Amino acid sequence: MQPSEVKMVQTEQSMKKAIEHSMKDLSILSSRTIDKSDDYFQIKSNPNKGRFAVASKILKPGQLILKETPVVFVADAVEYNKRCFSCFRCSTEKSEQGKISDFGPQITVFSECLSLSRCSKCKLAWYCSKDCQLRDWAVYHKKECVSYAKHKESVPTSIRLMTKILILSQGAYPSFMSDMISNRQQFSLQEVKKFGEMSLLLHNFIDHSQLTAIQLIDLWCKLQCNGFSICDDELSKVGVGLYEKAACFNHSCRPNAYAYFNGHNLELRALDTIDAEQEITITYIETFEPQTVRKKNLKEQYFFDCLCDKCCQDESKPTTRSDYLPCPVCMQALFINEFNFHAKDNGSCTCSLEHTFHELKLAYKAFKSLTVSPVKSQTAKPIDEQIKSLKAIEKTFQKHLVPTSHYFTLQLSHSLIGSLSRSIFLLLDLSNIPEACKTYTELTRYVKSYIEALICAGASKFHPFISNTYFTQSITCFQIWDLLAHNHQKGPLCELLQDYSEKLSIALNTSLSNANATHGQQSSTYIQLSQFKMSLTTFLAQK
Ligand SMILES: C[S@@+](CC[C@H](N)C(=O)[O-])C[C@H]1O[C@@H](n2cnc3c(N)ncnc32)[C@H](O)[C@@H]1O
Repeated sequence: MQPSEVKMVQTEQSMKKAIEHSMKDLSILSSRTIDKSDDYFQIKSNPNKGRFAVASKILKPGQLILKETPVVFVADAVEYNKRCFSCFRCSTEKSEQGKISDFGPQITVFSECLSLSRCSKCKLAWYCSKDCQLRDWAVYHKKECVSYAKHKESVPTSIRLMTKILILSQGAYPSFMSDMISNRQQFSLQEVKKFGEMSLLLHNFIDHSQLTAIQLIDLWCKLQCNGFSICDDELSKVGVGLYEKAACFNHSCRPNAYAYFNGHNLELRALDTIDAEQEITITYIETFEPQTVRKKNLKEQYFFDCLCDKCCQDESKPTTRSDYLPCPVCMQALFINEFNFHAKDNGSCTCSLEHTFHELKLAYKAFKSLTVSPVKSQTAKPIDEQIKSLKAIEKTFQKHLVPTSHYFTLQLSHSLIGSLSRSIFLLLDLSNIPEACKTYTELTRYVKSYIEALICAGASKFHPFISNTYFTQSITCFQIWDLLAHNHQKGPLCELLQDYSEKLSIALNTSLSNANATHGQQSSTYIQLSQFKMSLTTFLAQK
């Protein structure tokens, strides 16, 4: 359904309400939703690592330590028309209708998806309700709408975030950022220059004449070191936010707490038993990466050398083979993954594979640009053209896929399975049964190796403590299984799924108990896993 546009014309009464909201927002800033925090941790500081959080008492795994609403947040540009600018709810989110509790964990039943309406003036801000729109207008949007209308999607996320910060602080230095670490001296001259340019650009959005150039640079530095990427349930980045309390938690590559997002709210839970006075740590980066990569990432963005247990241990250990993608020709380890895929240095092996990697990159890009929906085609292209391009991409992938548990390869396999399934549906639409059967055989082959690789990669023991990557892999694995189980009730693929469902059942039980600790039973992640479990139980019972 095409969302309708909403005019900014308001009645006197609604305007009054909005202004009341606005005043309330500004005055209660220091008492936003920061639940329970002081009960569970205290902020201390030392010269080596600045402020840090320590447990006020013994914390058990799964304990909710902090629940915080961001002081400011913005959605990423690709999310503009998917999320409410005011409350951050997503258009695919469904409203809760009721709960069935006869199957172990509670299952939530949802009704219709949220429909968003956009600001008729800038056509960039979207809202889930009139209330949200009025509220946002009163606090922020009336001060940014004109510049949004002028610059459209080209406004960088950081400029939009800084605009909101300065709107909130009424142009003065924001008090909620005064205690945040800036690491100003560590930024290179080039980066400082870039911040200067951003300040110039910012001027098109908000008057920052009350601040000196140095104060502005200090704020940009603070944003880089303290801002959080807001992620959705599948850990894809959907926005950025600034959280006053969460910004006090330091990093460890073996953290004892886990931060995740419920909409734009940050929630932090204990992963382990944390003793009173022990530091509470979270991870800033992907812990699945080898130590060299972790070290580099932490130094470049956060300017410190990590001295956590894992880093001290890793230093003396060779990096495990699963961190590497073997070269498809000489089978030598080659470091390549999605995170440094665009970097020039993709590792090295004895045979020169530049050409292969070039092809692989192209194929990967092509896959990314396709909305791989195995059930229905969403593109307007004629079916046979879609099949042709899918086949071309599949061919490139099949040539290069090596069975390994590496994240990157798993991603490719995942895409390949999506693409093969989609081809099957398209071929069936064309009544090309022989070709559909051939593709089906291919699909079976890849599903087998994919599920095996996933199980070996850690689907059975996923835990954000180990890695966010394993976490997403596991969810993806269950999603694929679920999708295939629904669409292949008979035939060889069904038998294959049956073979694996027992292994998956073990993996799911582990995942559920882990998600119980990391996210809690009310989280959508836990609910999604419970739904998979129900699906798997039903599937096994029917066979
Ligand atoms: C989000 S802030 C965390 C709180 C910060 N310590 C403070 O004083 O406000 C991130 C910054 O804290 C410091 N930091 C975080 N983890 C650290 C660690 N394990 N060792 C040393 N410094 C750390 C780095 O300067 C990093 O850029």
